[in-house]
Amino acid sequence: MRVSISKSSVKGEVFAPPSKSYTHRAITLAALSKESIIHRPLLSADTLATIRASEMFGASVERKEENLIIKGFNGKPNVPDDVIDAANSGTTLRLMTAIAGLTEGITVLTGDSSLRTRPNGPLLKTLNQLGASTCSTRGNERAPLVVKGGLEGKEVNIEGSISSQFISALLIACPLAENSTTLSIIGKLKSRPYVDVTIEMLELAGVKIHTDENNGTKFIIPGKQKYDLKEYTIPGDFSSASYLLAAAAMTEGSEITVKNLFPSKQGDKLIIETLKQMGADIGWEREAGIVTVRGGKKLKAITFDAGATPDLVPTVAVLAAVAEGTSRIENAEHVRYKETDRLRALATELPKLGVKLEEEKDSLTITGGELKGAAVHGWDDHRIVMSLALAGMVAGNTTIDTTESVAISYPDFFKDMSNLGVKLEQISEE
Ligand SMILES: O=C(O)C1=C[C@@H](OP(=O)(O)O)[C@@H](O)[C@H](O)C1
Ligand SMILES: C=C(OP(=O)(O)O)C(=O)O
Repeated sequence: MRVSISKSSVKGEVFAPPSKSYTHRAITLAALSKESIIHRPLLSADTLATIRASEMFGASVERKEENLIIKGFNGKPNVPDDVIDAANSGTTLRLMTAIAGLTEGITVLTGDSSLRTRPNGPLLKTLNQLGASTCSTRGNERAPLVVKGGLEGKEVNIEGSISSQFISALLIACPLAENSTTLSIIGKLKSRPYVDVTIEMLELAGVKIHTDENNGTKFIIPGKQKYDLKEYTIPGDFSSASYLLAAAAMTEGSEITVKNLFPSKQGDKLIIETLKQMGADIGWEREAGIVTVRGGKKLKAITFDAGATPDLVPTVAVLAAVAEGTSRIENAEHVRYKETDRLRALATELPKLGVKLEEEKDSLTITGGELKGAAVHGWDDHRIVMSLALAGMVAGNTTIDTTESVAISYPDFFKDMSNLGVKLEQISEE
């Protein structure tokens, strides 16, 4: 779907959508429990993939008003009677691959053409060392993946520099193994806050993980544990909110209030600090969960370390494109292993809008300036589409294709933007 965007500002109040990461984990942990209720989940294409996968392992998931009532398989996943399709969702694929290691049979997992390009090597290797038997049908560590159950606890290492989802997946599956597991991270762990979100949710589900005191890169996971999530309310999503906050900060005359943004383990709350550092007029009432932004301040360039917060990179790249001076987004190689190679996508699309940008293996250097309208490609990637929409609000006269991809994490994105006053129009189905 192609959308056109004219020069716009944003005004009004908006409720941040529920967190994708917390929703994936809540559904998965509920599926591993007996019976749970999840309040206000994110229902998006990615989290629906997690619901479907949980059902294939034997959970039943009922939607009731704004809740999910999940009857889980109590730690014993069935052998799925069909292939698990994780669609576009890396989180679903990685979490469910580890859970497949707990079945008494064979599971096949796949996904769409994007997901089938994403790496899984470290996860497959560690699952093999733990007693499961895994392979990629094409022998390239990409989905389709085949997993034969047999996970036992042991002392193992895992490479941490490609994706934290491998670690989250093992932290969720290993408590159900017969013996205890010691999981040590080798290499520099990227996206660490997502591991902290996993551990927080595990604790809420009554599962114990011991982390070494020094640098938190060794986990001792006792075996034979039980999951009991009971009840959980999903908090707001700072990654999704980043587009709303940035939209206001970048545009003169904007003034918005974003609700449902309470302090949380989500690393992407860093967007508030980042905007402050760039000179935006932004305030966070933590206890009320309210962030207010007033546009009109000239933004300043920034050096942004993307190590812990890869999903903010498209938002920060667009902020840098309108800021005064030259910004650098560093430590970002893992941003290439997402739905698309997002460094490549940004380095291809932003120059079409007049942005001066240099791409290196793990960084982008962006010099801010005037934006001009153009027809840009959304790469079928929700975060590329949403960040280009912000650039379009400044450039005007911009069209973006593959906008339907916002359904992955923020299905109401264009509706919310339109309600806030952004001038946009769907111009074609393609
Ligand atoms: O565990 C999670 O919920 C996520 C972890 C991050 O991925 P990586 O750990 O692969 O960087 C992030 O990019 C993704 O959107 C969600
Ligand atoms: C990378 C993302 O998600 P996932 O890894 O679950 O596909 C994302 O939402 O930007």
